[in-house]
Amino acid sequence: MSKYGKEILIGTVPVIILFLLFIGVNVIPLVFMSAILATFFFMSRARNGMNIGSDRKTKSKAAPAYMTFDDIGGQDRAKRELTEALDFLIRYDEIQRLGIRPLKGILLTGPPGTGKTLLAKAAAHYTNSVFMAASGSEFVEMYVGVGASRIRDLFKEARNRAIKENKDSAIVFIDEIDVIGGKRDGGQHREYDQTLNQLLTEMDGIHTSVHPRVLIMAATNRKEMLDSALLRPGRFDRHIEVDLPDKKGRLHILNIHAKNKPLSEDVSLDQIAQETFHFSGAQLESVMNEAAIYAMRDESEAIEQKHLSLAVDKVMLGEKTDRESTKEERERVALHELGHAIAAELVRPGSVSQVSLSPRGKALGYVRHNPQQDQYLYTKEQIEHQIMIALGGAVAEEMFYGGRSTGSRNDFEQALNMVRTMMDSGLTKLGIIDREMVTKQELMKENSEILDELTKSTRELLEKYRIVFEQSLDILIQEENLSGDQFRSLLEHQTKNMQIA
Ligand SMILES: Nc1ncnc2c1ncn2[C@@H]1O[C@H](COP(=O)(O)OP(=O)(O)OP(=O)(O)O)[C@@H](O)[C@H]1O
Ligand SMILES: [Zn+2]
Repeated sequence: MSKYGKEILIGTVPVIILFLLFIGVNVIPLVFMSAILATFFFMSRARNGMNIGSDRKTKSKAAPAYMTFDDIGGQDRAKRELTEALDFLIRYDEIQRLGIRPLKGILLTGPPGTGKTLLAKAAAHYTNSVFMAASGSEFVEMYVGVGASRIRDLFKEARNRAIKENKDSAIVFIDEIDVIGGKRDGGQHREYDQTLNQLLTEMDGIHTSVHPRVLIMAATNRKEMLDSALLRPGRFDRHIEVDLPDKKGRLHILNIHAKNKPLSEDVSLDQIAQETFHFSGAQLESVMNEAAIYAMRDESEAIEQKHLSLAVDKVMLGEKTDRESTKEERERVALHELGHAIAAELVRPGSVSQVSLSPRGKALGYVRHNPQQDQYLYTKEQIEHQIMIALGGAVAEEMFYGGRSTGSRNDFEQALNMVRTMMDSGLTKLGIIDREMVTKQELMKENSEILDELTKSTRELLEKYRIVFEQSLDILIQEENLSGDQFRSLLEHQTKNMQIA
């Protein structure tokens, strides 16, 4: 029977009863029957109402109130390690039977924007726990004692909420734990100390057999800063590294954030995953979002590949700025960038995809490199090449102006980082060392020897291509951009000339 059929039927029942009463019929059995019918009607209506409610829930799936592990791209290893740890929380009776010390704290470490918060939320869903979050930075600039009582309240509220919502456990998540849990070095951070002490007290006081159980999760991107008191067994004794995603992970994350967006048929997210080497999950989310904004500006129906490419540039280099610069400045920037580009192309042929003079973010110009493969091991030679590419800008300025400018700060920072990597990996004359084993002077000496040597080789290399600088400069100043292929043909032409000569 249709819903309306039922309604009409039930609606007519009182009318019929009144009519029968009027003509003097015994209506008691009828009243009974109609009561039963009415109950049936209201029950089915209530059930329908519930259905409508849950329909609405499925429709708004784009933004669920909870987070599952499937909503997190890549991070397969972290997810596996985390679920393994969480199973300890779920299979509590078994753990207790075997006398295993229950888990109290899980520490997630890794660079910003890699999904640590998402993992903590998913953990709460996975274990059917209530989720409470706080961030270490909230505790900065708090009056003495406030931080500690805030920690106490956090745990109290977690327990209360778990009881109220009838859950077995609560997960308390503290982001940026290093702010409160930094190494305690002599009284400087008195107030943080109290906050940290309170946190330690709470952790020690978690009687894991008391209902509701509490699990603490914390995140940091500076694990080495943490006070060892936090890392002791029985505190944060499970550490899970959350790394930048590899290509497969990046593709997965892009797909997750593409779900609610119209993509044109020409879009290859695989290509974008390839181009976004070293991007975090948060940056990839940003790429998808910015691409949608570019599509809207273009009034296009769907996101196209060109929108995604623009978005990658924007997230990587910042928004295009229309900063005006003088002719001299532009020339210097152009030569500087060409220095990077020529060095790059000579040590890693085919690697330059664009040289540009349009200012973006803080940079006045930039070189775009072709996507690299994910790589976790580097040879000494590869690092040296990388350093030469970084030095190329400053070397070019020296070649054409006899001196450098402030434009090489970032480049030098990169170069220094790479020298440090070489030293730590035993790839220098110092051999296999621990930083403690050598004096600062020895380190500095080796550092400058490496950099001087590589600056010299870069200079020798670039000098041979002076003419390419001059030819490319004209194009760059006029057109603002030089494509990788354009640039390569100028370079190849010069290489041939040198071979003939
Ligand atoms: N693995 C991922 N899958 C899907 N989205 C991700 C992933 N990682 C990050 N994101 C996106 O980036 C945003 C920020 O991630 P999240 O806050 O979890 O990073 P985090 O590691 O906690 O960063 P921080 O250390 O800066 O707090 C998320 O809301 C999400 O949109
Ligand atoms: Zn530079």
